[in-house]
Amino acid sequence: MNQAALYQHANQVQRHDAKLILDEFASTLQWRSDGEDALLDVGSGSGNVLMDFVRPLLPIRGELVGTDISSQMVHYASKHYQREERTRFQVLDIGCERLPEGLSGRFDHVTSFYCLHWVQNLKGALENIYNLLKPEGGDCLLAFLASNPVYEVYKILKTHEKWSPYMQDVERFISPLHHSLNPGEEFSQLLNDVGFVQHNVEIRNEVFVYEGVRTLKDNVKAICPFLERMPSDLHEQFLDDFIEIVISMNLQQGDKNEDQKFLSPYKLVVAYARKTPEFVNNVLLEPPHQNLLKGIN
Ligand SMILES: C[S@@+](CC[C@H](N)C(=O)[O-])C[C@H]1O[C@@H](n2cnc3c(N)ncnc32)[C@H](O)[C@@H]1O
Ligand SMILES: CC(C)=CCC/C(C)=C/CC/C(C)=C/C(=O)O
Repeated sequence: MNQAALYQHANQVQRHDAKLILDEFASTLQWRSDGEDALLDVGSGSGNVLMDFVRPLLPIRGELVGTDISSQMVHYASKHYQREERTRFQVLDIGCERLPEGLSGRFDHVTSFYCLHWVQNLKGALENIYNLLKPEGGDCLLAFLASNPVYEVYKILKTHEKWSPYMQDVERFISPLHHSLNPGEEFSQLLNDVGFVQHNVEIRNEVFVYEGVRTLKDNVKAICPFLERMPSDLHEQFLDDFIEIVISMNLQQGDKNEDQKFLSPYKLVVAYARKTPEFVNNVLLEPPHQNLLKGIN
């Protein structure tokens, strides 16, 4: 995803969900008593979710690091928010083999909104999130797509002779939980596997209504990884075919020339987890105490 300017202005559903979740979890996050919290956000994109909804929660002396795999997104956010104190943006692939030295074990909180469904190696990403948190403990708030109709549209478009050459690797861009029969259980297990003993995972069934075909097309343009692979004079035809498939899936309401709406029913993973301080792990996770640390009270 590299269309930073387009994404900054076409991310309604992402902003809606992030604001709701942060309002809900603001008091659950374990803020430090000295107000010197360090927070890293994974997959910050163009930055307006981080700056509009996460930043206001951080204490005045807190430090904020926005990260993204896309250098275009990082460049855009760094420029756009260059005047913000104690805030910086840097490139980070959360699925990387080894965290950059300067980030490992540095953060009290890790957040991530609408990013992890782009990461096939979810376990590796969660291991990195665990290791970004300080040894003395911290917490993470993660929200991403388990499933979304956009993935079914992609799979149909890939069968079209015209689009197939640009979409051979379509599975790479489908949420790793899209086909899961129990995404909540699957993700909970991954959190356990990487060391988060205390965690809460919800799968929320949501529906977002796109008002008008242009709104939907702009949202697709902002996130679709295949458009940048094809000549720009094919983009509108791709989007028209996208819309035709959406209509064939009965996800359209209203007439073509009037108040046309498009419904997007999706499953959102909302997960909160706490990293137990290493000294506690060393003591309490050894026999006979190992069952003491289960779940969040
Ligand atoms: C839909 S945007 C979400 C941006 C922002 N968090 C928001 O809620 O608006 C997803 C972002 O995740 C980034 N991303 C995708 N894969 C990533 C990875 N492996 N590591 C870090 N960022 C990644 C993309 O470049 C993109 O900027
Ligand atoms: C009706 C329909 C198919 C709507 C899907 C529209 C859309 C652009 C979904 C985006 C899903 C996604 C991958 C979001 C993101 O990563 O921010």
